[in-house]
Amino acid sequence: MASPQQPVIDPPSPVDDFTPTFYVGHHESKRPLPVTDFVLRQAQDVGYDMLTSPITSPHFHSRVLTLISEYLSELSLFEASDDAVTKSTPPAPIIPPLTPVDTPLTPGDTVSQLIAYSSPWIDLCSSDPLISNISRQVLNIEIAYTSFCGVGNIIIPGPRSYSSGSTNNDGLIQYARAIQEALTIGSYIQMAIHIPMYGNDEVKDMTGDLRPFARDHHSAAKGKSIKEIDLFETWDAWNLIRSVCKYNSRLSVALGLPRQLPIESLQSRWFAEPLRLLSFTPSTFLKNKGGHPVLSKSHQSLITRYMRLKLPPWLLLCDVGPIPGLDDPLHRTSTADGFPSPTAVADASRSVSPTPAEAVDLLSKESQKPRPKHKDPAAHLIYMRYLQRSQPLRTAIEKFGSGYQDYLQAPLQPLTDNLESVTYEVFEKDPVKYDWYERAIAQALSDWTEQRKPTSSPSGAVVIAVAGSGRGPLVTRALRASEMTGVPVELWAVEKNPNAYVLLQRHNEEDWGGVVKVVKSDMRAWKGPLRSTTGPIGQAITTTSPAPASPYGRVDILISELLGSFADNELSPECLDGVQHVLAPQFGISIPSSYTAHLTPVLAPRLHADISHRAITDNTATETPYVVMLHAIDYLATSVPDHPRIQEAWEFVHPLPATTLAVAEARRGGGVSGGGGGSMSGGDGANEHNTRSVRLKFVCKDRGVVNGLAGYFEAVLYDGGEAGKVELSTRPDTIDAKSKDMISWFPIFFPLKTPLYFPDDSELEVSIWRQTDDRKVWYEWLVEAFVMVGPDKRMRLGMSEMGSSRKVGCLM
Ligand SMILES: C[S@@+](CC[C@H](N)C(=O)[O-])C[C@H]1O[C@@H](n2cnc3c(N)ncnc32)[C@H](O)[C@@H]1O
Repeated sequence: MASPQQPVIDPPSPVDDFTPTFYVGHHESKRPLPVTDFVLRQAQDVGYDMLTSPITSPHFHSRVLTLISEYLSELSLFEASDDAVTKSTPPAPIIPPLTPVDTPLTPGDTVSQLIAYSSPWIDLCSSDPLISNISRQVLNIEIAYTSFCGVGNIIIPGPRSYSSGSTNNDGLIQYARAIQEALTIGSYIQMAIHIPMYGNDEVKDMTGDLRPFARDHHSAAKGKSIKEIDLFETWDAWNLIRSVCKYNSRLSVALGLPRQLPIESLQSRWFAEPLRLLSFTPSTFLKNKGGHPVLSKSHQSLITRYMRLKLPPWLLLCDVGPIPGLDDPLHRTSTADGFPSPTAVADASRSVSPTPAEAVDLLSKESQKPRPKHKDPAAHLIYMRYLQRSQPLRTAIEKFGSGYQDYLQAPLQPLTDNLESVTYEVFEKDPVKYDWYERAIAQALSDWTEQRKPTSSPSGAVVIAVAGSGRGPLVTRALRASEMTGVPVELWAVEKNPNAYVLLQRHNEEDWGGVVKVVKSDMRAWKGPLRSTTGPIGQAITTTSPAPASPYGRVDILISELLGSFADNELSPECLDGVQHVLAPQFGISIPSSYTAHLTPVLAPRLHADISHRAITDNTATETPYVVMLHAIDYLATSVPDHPRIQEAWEFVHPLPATTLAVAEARRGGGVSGGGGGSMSGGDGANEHNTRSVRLKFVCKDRGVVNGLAGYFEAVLYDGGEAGKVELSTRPDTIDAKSKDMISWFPIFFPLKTPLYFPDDSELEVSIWRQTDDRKVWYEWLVEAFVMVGPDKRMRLGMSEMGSSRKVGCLM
């Protein structure tokens, strides 16, 4: 059964006028003027949407420096005196409150277009307790005042050291703790940590930097050795910070984009994180033939991809020059909304980015020569606006899913709930599913005739039952398949939803010429076609079935669509077992004939944050498998580069061997071979044949965090032998080959209560069970992380808690 909580889609407009809005901001590391109303208007006239503002002034900065140097001289006097032996060191100084000259910020109308930028000259990671203490005080004063002024967003420069290895990440932990504290000080403000995508661009020659003030014996990284770039190091640092901050929803990333983009796996990793801003410096840009700043092709695709996030990040142009018109009123030429000439935005002749060595060379050359004045001081902004206009239109799937990315939906109780008409309407919009069913039915009917199989109707028509007909689309398709193939059919529509039953009868009168037998029943209680009034549609070709002993006949083709996002999670196996008694014993077939569930571990920080938040008021939140259109996630295991490695968990095949059903029947009610808790999960063991379990190994090259398991399904509707299979798939790696553009199902997400961290080159073992107690079906799941410690030896690093959906299990 498809997910009936999917969005009800408005009819598509003839022209898709959607283009993602680019909110572009301007940041200057050394903004010379306070951001007044006038400055803001000037920036907006040129085409900027927002400006950053420092929170404190150079006056405050020098006040802090003076405080430190006074304290240090006091300390050296103290250390030289006799007191040093008897008394303890004087406590660190406290920064006195801000005065008007200490800050350019003030509450007012302008703050809504401002992003506060906290002081980059502090060092929260410093191993000198004095420096880290003062740095924390500066940050806290700035956060508190920004929050007081009503500014909604603040950018905090990332940690000054990123060492993620075992050598020294002391500073990082201090940084993370300071951010956690800051979140409690500004309790409404959104904080973005400014972090490079990879590497660490050391801030060079920052006047008044606190870092060099760290006293020698505290300074751990003197004479830092040159080390290889660890691509995932900055992500690792971010992961540490947000973990200490318990995935706080007000904490996000301002991601610094480098000139040379990293491997795709790192780009995907950041895509999954809460990106509030993407920042660009002049060095991110290339120059085209005309000398205009442009972005490489790979940057352009990255922006297109990132701007399709549910909450597209804002774009921050850093140090690209002053706001035109402010420094030089005569220079106010173009605004960014004007259309630039083609030469201005033509791609750079070398669309490939330079190698790191070339980039270093380029950068050093660029830094040596005096920076030329841009022809147009708004050139970078103009280019961004041009990119905005040239964004590709959304695909059909993007349009369908718009607004539903990463939106968690509670699971269904398909047997106890009756769907609304509007929900059926959503399924019926699927452009693929019904066509594929029609193909499968047509192929099955043709094969039936070709193979001269006997039918179960007195007239010789092939007897078809649509079990769970809903509003009848599969009935319509079965009639069409009969017409197309010329194979006569006798058609039964069985539905338990009394409201849908009304519509089925109406359709029969108005659209199907009254040829369909409509039955209101739970399929498991249906006894089969009542042999009296039904006549065939079209002409009979074979009539070899013996007259049934009972008044009820049999069904040749049983059609159903009871699949959930994880195939069997809405109890298709239990329903189809329950109706199998109506199927012709030797030749009867089921469409679908089989289905499989598939899994892969994923990083999904946004989902984790959302679920943790729900868990405050709902104690089943972390134990619920959710239906969700997964979007901002990262696949942790890949097979061929950049393709998710998704593995099959288990399969269900229909019809079951008669012996299996006979054993189940015998066990029901505590009969012979089971009963009385014979099954591990309770019950009589009558549904034991529908339990499953599997343990799957996933090799992960890059370190990461597992937040849960993404689940998909595949189904074989009909296997036509040489003619091929008619299949459905929701797996991202096979959907295009099997059922491209199918939209009826979103994936399922099995959450982990506590994220599980693992290092590079780990193995994740995923265990999952389908459990039943004859009244309910539920899942249990667990992830273990291992690293290889020798050629044949691996060590368990940790494991998740066992997830179990027993409390929210599906009632049979
Ligand atoms: C996903 S809907 C499919 C509806 C329709 N066949 C389609 O493809 O659009 C599944 C339908 O099966 C019905 N259903 C589920 N379990 C059933 C049962 N045990 N007996 C009869 N109908 C059932 C539901 O009420 C629902 O109408």
